[in-house]
Amino acid sequence: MRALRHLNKYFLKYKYRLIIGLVITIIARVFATIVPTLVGDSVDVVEQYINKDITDIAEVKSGLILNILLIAGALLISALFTFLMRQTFIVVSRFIEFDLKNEVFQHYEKLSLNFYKKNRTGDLMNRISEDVSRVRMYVGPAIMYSVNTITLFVVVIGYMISIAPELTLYTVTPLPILSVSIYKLSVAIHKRSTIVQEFLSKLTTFTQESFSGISVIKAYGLESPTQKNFIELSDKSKDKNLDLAKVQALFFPLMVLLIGFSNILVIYIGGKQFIDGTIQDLGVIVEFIIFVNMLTWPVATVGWVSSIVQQAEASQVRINEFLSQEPEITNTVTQKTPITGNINFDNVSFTYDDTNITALKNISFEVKNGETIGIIGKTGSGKSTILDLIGRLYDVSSGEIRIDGVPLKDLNLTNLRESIGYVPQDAFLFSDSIQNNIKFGNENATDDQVYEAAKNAVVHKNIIGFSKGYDTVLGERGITLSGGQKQRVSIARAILKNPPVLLFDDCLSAVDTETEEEILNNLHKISKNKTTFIVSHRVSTAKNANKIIVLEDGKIIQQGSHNQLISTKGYYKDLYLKQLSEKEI
Ligand SMILES: Nc1ncnc2c1ncn2[C@@H]1O[C@H](COP(=O)(O)OP(=O)(O)OP(=O)(O)O)[C@@H](O)[C@H]1O
Repeated sequence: MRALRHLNKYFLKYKYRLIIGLVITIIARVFATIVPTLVGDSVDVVEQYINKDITDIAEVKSGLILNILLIAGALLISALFTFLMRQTFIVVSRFIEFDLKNEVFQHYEKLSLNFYKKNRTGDLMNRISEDVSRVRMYVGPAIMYSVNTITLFVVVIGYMISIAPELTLYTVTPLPILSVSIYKLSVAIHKRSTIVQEFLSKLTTFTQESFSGISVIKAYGLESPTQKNFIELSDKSKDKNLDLAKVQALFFPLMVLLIGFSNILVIYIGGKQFIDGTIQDLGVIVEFIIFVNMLTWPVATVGWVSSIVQQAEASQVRINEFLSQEPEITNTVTQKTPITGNINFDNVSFTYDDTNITALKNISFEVKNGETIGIIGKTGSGKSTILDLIGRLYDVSSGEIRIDGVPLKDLNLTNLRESIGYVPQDAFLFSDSIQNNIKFGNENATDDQVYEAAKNAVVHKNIIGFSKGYDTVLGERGITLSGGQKQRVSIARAILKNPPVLLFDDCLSAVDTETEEEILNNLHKISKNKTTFIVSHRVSTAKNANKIIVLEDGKIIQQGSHNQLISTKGYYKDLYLKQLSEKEI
């Protein structure tokens, strides 16, 4: 139960609702327990008439009618309060579920990229959905049924003992057996349903991948083998479902059997006690039969609740495991630190924790505000890593990066990231309209500003060519943009943000050279007072930069302007000549 202590803060937050729930439950149960007593009374009245203790039939009738009215009233009140009981406890559990999901999501967002590399997306999603749902079962139904059971036990057993102590003992003896059996059954059901869930998610992943990669499947004519794999997987899934159905099918028969056994005990022992005179009224036996049936479900829930608590505990352990992880990159500066954009790399080296690859080795360079720097180099030479370090997606292993003379760690992290417009290598667009995708970095932008940014990214004409224009929805629900269109929408997003620092990570690779030229000219105009980084494999993209650095294996092997570099022997000149001849061909 230690892990579940994490939820105490939420119980405290909703304490008033929970206390009200408690009172409501007690009222609901007290009214429910009046009913058997009234039924017992009614039987006694009839018994007295049969035994000629009462001779006036009108008296019997009025007694019975009064009892019927009281029973109806008690049932109505009990039903109303049972409804309110669910409304309080279950509603609180939904609130806590909502709060916990938010807490986990917010924490995920704070965690560094390394965390996302170490953990699978499926696992992250499971903890925020499945695990939180299991925890909700503890804060909602488990607590509600426990309060219900305890109240009912105290009221009912107390009353039963007061009228027939020996009969009570015999009646309740089978109940713990019911409780333990239901517990064992719940554990077995849980085990099997976990396996069913696993197979279900395997099946979902397989189906999702097959549909995402349907063009590859069709192109390679792999429909039949894919179908065979699907049938195998769904066959296994069906077997696991049947296993589960078998144990689930035992639940109600087991309950009915044990209730039946308790009823027989009441009739047998109660009957004997009535014959030998220990019990005076037949009504007591009737009352006890109703009480036993009333107690059955709460007793069964003891077993069920224990297994819910166990599952919630296991889930909360998994949730706490992530919640206890500290973000590697944190904001330690509270005051605002606006940025102009003079960036200085001073002997920076960086090694990725997970792969142990040293991506950057003793990198030093400087870019002033208003300047553009081009970064050229072979694949894997460390170009993207430089951009990631500027946005503090990772912290340097040694050396220092300074912006406006201030070390990155001494800058307010929010201000730093607000000051950067980043266009990644693989443009990522959300399943939303093109308009909203562009506005992602600047939600308050006007339509005209959005169009202006799209024009500068040379994608406006493409967008208005779609029948729904800027309202065109992208992704699974909508159209798929070409690689070059995606890159340009992503560039428009960064331009609209209008930050002092722009980072373009090889984001013109899917754009033809003419359009590239046009975009670069536009960028040149809008980045007059910005610091711009342009990473590329193409000389044409970087050639107009004020300064170009050439990376190889994490080291700067050349730097200078385009003109300086093409007049010096080396990688850049070779690349330039090669790409020039390709263009001529
Ligand atoms: N997230 C990461 N985790 C671990 N290693 C990484 C990660 N990203 C890059 N690397 C490694 O660091 C090195 C530099 O990668 P980087 O992405 O900076 O190169 P690049 O020059 O941008 O390459 P490309 O032109 O192909 O994009 C590579 O060897 C790469 O395998």
